[in-house]
Amino acid sequence: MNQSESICVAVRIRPNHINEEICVENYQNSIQITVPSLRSTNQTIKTPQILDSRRRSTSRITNRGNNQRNPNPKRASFQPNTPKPRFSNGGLKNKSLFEQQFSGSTNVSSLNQEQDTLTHNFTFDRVFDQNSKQKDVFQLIEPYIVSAVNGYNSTILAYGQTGSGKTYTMTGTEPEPGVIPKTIHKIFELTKSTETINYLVRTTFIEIYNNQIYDLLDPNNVGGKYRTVQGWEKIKLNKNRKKIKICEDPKTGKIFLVGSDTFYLGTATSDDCLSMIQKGEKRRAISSTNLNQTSSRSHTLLTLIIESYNKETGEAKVGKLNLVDLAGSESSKHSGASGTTLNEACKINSSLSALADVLTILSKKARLKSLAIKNNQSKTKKEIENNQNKTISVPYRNSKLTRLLKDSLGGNSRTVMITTVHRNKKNWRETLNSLRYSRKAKFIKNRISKNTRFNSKNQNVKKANHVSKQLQSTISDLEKLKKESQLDKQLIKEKSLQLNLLLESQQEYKRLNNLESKYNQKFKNIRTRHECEKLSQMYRNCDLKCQIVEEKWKNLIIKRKNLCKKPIPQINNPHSESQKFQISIDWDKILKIENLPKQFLNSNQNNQLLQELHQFREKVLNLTQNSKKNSGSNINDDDEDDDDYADNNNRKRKNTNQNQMRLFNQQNFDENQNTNLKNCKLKKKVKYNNKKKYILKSKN
Ligand SMILES: Nc1ncnc2c1ncn2[C@@H]1O[C@H](COP(=O)(O)OP(=O)(O)OP(=O)(O)O)[C@@H](O)[C@H]1O
Repeated sequence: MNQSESICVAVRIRPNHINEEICVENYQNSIQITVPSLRSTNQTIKTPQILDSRRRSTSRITNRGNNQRNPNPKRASFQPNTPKPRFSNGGLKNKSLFEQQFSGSTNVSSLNQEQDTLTHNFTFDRVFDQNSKQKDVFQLIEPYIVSAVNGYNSTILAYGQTGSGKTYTMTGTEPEPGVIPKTIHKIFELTKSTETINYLVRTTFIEIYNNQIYDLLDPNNVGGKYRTVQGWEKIKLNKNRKKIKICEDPKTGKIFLVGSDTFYLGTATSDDCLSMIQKGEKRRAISSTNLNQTSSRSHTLLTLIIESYNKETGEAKVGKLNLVDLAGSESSKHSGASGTTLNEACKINSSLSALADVLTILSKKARLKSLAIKNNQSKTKKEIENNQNKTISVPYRNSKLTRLLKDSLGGNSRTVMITTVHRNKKNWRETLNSLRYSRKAKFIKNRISKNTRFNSKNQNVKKANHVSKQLQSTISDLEKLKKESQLDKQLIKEKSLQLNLLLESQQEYKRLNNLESKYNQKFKNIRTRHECEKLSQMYRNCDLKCQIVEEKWKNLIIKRKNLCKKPIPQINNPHSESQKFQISIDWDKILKIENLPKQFLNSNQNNQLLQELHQFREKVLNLTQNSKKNSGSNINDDDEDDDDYADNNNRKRKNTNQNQMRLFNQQNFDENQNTNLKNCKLKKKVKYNNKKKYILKSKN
């Protein structure tokens, strides 16, 4: 599946020489360049890269199409005009410079009236300041190397004016190795073949010198030209150098080289590979100019193709990593180039101009696409893309450099562009141009996809092997499981036994619970029975007491009757003094005896006894009712007890009834007796009074 990814643009600022006037400052990922105002200098911004006869300017590039003045419709041509300085700052005019720097805008310009200077601010993905180290740059590109190992195309491109540090960044020095040596080590580290994955790395190293491609890995290809400046050795140019052709696959549109040597790094170490590349670098055309003593006169392209093959899945991945060190743009006025060097500079600048055109068109396309998407939201992205491709064509074919970088710019590649710039004021034009093109590159969007394919021939066999391996592993797993299951079986048996025991014990527990409840019930019944027995005993006692009382009462009544039957003593009898006394005693006795039942009835003790009896009666009644209820829910074992208990209850009930009857009779009897007694008393009182009267009379 295709993914869209913007080109990552980083800027590296070269450390300046002492006494150099500085015009570049950086704030985090923003870079600020202060340039002289065009009004003050009365100059126009010219692109120093363009020194060829056509004098193309990058300030305005239009695709003229069928315009008569430009018969080549594919070529973007220069419209000569005087570039106007941009004073509009997009509504930021009144903002402070600080605010503008951190506004996140990449297109801010302002005019410093006092100093007659213009300040341009640019924001990039990363800005490495003058103190940055090689490892900092490598950190940024490391993920791109990893993706190349994983089957993606990646490109690391160093771009900038001459002497700004492109070669230093890409190749570096021995104490401070650059991107290339670090990448080689990293790739060797990542592509160590394992049991399942095999890696194969191959490399090509070419240079584009004077718009011709040469192989730098060919030992017979002696192309390096060392001028005799400051005692440098001069090596003769091999005029019969083997030229490499660029071809394009008409079907896929892919670019490939014909005639270049490809080196397979099968058993080679990373050091072997590096020494080979270093030898190739020595064959590169280098010259000395006023701006750089070791000025590269050619663009170099080191390609590392990493193939990986997974034995298990049959998946084959091919990742391509391009490490591009471009020759720097230069103004002949500053570089002092002449003769061959000037010719080289012309060729370098023309190829860089073609690259600039490609960048401009691609960024324009990207902007138009985003605009079209905004305006035609109903249309799909693909439709808009197709429409654009029909109208705007990218001028890749204008130079060999752009043809080689077709994939890296707007194609299938993850690309990092490292723009190197000077800080000094002397080079402000070149720096400004480099930053402007880099900003354009930021808009370009590449479509990235993984280069994978499956080996169709061996795929099935490999898959079968893979499946059989998987099956074997599952068999072994199953055997393990079997063993484990046997162990589990035993465990299950033991556990089932334990479970059974538990169930049994549970049942037993239930049974015991039931029994306990039964016994509790029984125990309750027994308690009530004991209480009943106690009560019955008390009743019996009460009965006895009552009987005694009754007996006493009867006796008393009999005594009283007997006494009442006695004849009244004769008062006239002379021997009767003593008898009188006796009679009076007897009368007292009679009265006492007569008062006894009354006392008995009035005594508190007897009242209490009667009350207690009454309470007992109620209690017994309640208990007998409860026991009846309980005995109704009792199980068969208690039947006999219940029968006894019922008998007892009946008996008690009888007793209570008897007692009640007795009490009732007694009350009636008492009432009768009371009335009788009262009558008797009255009679006796009358008799006694009569006797007293008689005695008193007789005394008198
Ligand atoms: N970041 C840096 N730190 C230290 N030295 C640097 C740095 N960048 C560049 N230099 C030095 O500046 C000089 C020029 O650098 P270099 O040759 O890399 O420039 P260039 O951009 O490749 O130039 P050209 O396009 O002409 O080849 C070298 O001597 C290099 O050591």
